[in-house]
Amino acid sequence: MPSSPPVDNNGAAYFDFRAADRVPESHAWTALNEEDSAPVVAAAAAPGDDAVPVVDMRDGDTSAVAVAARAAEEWGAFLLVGHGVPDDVLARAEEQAARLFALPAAAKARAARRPGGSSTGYGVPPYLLRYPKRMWAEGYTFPPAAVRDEFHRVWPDAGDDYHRFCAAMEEYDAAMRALGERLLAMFFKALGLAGDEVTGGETERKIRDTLTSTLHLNMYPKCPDPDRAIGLAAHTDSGFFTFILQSPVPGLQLLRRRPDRWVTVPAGTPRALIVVVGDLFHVLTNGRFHSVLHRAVVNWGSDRISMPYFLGPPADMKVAPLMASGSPPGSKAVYQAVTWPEYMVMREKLFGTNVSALTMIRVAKEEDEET
Ligand SMILES: C=C1C[C@]23C[C@@]1(O)CC[C@H]2[C@@]12CCC[C@@](C)(C(=O)O1)[C@H]2[C@@H]3C(=O)O
Ligand SMILES: O=C(O)CCC(=O)C(=O)O
Ligand SMILES: [Fe+2]
Repeated sequence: MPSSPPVDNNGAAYFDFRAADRVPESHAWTALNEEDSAPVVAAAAAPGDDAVPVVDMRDGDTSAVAVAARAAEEWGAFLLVGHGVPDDVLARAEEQAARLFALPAAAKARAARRPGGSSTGYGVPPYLLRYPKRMWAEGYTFPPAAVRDEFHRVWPDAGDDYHRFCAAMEEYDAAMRALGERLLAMFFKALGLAGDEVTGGETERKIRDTLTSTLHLNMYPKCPDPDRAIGLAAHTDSGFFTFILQSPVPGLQLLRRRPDRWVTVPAGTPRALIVVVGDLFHVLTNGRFHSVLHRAVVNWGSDRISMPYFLGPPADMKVAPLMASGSPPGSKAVYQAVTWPEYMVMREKLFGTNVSALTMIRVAKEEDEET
């Protein structure tokens, strides 16, 4: 692995992507990209097996639940359509994210992450600083409930731009949270844990009522040499699940195993959201749902914006496998209980390696493991 030092220590330094006519050494992933020999399967040419599953929430409960469960088991991700989130809510959120990234560097820098690995603000998320190279992306992380406080830093005058931005993020938040609760109910149904069954019903309610959300806005500027750069390196999301609103420019890729290959998620389905299963849902389902490695590539001709909305447990909730009523008799919990912050600490140590942090909390073998 190349060992160039990180560009900065807290992610606050501003790199002017617009002015870059080449990819500097600090952002050059050439050697790392070469280590990853998995081919890329183009979305348009994807044959049956490599077509990203589509879940249509209008398809009646039973059918949508079954398709979502199979996709979460086999892919750890799917495209979600028929979700009922109004087009204009998604369009306003995207438009406002684009406006944020188009602001002058000084305005964005006012909202920089605070030194010491602050989890909110403008700049590189602290875990990504573990990689030896920087990514071709700008990012902004914030809990949506705090949008008005956070963005005062960007717009200290609290004028119309500030209000328009906050209102758009608040309506995106409300819609995504409501959708998250509906999807959680579908997942619980699929796991045989929903409804009137006493313990399952209570667990579902507790998880639903305490879901915490984080918004991370990504902007991947067009890149003079896309093969030498990466927008977001391969990772799994750590929480329960993530909704990603992506612009019509493709870039998100999912790793499919045996043989390894990167499948590009099509970006052409208007208003489709991508659902990505995270590590803590992998734990909760005892490995039945699969947290998927994914990454974002960049391209030469267009900027790309994505707006992942992360849902997970509150910081003090221990997440442990829920043994479904339908689990085979004698099945054992494969993972030990862990809180989200505990898991993040373990995972940080492994970031940038090919080892999943799930191995650190695994206490037994998963059913489909080969050895
Ligand atoms: C809720 C969160 C998920 C995230 C860590 C965070 O606290 C906020 C940023 C998220 C993000 C976005 C880019 C990729 C990622 C792995 C990262 O380093 O920061 C994810 C984190 C995650 O899913 O663990
Ligand atoms: O940009 C994308 O499509 C993916 C973003 C993502 O995976 C993340 O922010 O965790
Ligand atoms: Fe992700």
